[in-house]
Amino acid sequence: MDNHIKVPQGEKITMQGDVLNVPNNPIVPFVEGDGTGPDIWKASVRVLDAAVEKAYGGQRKISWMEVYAGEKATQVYGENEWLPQGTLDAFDEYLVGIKGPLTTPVGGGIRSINVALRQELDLYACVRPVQYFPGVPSPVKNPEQVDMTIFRENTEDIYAGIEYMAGTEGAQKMRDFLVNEMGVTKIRFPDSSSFGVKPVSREGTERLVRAAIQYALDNGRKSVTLVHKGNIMKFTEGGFRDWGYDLAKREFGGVEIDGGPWLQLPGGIVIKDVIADAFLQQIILRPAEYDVIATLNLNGDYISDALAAQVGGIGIAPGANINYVTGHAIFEATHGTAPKYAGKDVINPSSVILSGEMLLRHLGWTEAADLIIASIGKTIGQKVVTYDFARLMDNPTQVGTTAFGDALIANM
Ligand SMILES: NC(=O)C1=CN([C@@H]2O[C@H](COP(=O)(O)OP(=O)(O)OC[C@H]3O[C@@H](n4cnc5c(N)ncnc54)[C@H](OP(=O)(O)O)[C@@H]3O)[C@@H](O)[C@H]2O)C=CC1
Ligand SMILES: O=C(O)CCC(=O)C(=O)O
Ligand SMILES: [Mg+2]
Repeated sequence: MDNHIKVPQGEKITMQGDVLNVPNNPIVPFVEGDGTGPDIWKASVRVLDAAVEKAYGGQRKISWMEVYAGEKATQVYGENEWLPQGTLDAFDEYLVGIKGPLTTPVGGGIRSINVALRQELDLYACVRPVQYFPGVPSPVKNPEQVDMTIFRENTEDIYAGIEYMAGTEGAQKMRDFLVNEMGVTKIRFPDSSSFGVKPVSREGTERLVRAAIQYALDNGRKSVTLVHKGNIMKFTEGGFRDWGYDLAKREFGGVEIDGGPWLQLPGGIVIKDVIADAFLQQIILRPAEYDVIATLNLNGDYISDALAAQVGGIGIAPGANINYVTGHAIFEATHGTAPKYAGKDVINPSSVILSGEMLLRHLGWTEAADLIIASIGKTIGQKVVTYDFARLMDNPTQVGTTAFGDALIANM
């Protein structure tokens, strides 16, 4: 940590064995985020604090500690300081944190700070529950049938960032290695190709699939579906499928149904798999058949936004990045910075509020978390919504970010 970070009164959350030890006034680091991040955080923190106050009457309170990443870090720490070591140290030391979205340029420029945080802290499971709140406008006929939790592998795949731009020395070396040493003949335009590497490991797959199955067991879910493109990428995405099934047999007692490959665990949970493109049409046509989803990093990114759209969009799509072994967790919305709405106090804060709800539940503060869920349901039921829902509803009361937060607090 460093002297840019002001540590508030409070205590650290710690991990004892595999159990989180949560004091009544835990210090929780937060990153406000770029673009609409500050608008959203301002509303969200009030809602989270109000829920805790209402649930525990002052016995419990989060001590929020601001840490910096993205554009604000460059203002506080200086040019090119996008992800200061002090921020990484704070998330490491205080275990559980929350962040707003951070900008990543397309093409050149810095690599994703969001991805870097996940990799640096080894937050291997990106957990994104997708649930429907009655009254939310949806493009599908039966959005209430969508009730899935995505477990997206968060540290491997093409997100490792190993890629070489066409024409550079790196790309030429890759080309020469592949053509001359590996005997590859199928690169269509070798001299003008960029190259990327997609590492997918058995260990990385196993810890992600283990977390997904454990979640299914702990939450009384019906199935875990491994989503992959293993027909084409046989050893990476196909490996993910095979290693996932192996783990389900070895560690969870899965037995083959009708000769496999689908498995049934003692207690009834079904482990199945589906190829990613087919999955993307089936979640629209037959969403009720899918429950917990375990998938690779890039598939999980696409699936997160696609599934969010079915229940109202990424304005209401929370998430968490978790390492279940060390206890480290950073909660964050599925959406990005939505920069065109920055500073306008119009954006929907629900994704970050529901990410905070997940954080509270993770701490074991279920009463406060339940208040938030009930209040979002009630407020949407009253048709008090931000622009993203209002434009698809009949006779809504459209409110801004701050006023939506006020309505949530009033409805607790
Ligand atoms: N984890 C992270 O921090 C992430 C960061 N990013 C980064 O964010 C930046 C912008 O990315 P972009 O592709 O535009 O994606 P965004 O998710 O930022 O926004 C795309 C569109 O989604 C809708 N949307 C997003 N957030 C909300 C919200 N809270 N309430 C209502 N609607 C919302 C808006 O739709 P409409 O225009 O219809 O109103 C918006 O224009 C990029 O730099 C990207 O790298 C992206 C994803 C995740
Ligand atoms: O880091 C980014 O800019 C994008 C991340 C993203 O899309 C996601 O986490 O879903
Ligand atoms: Mg994404």
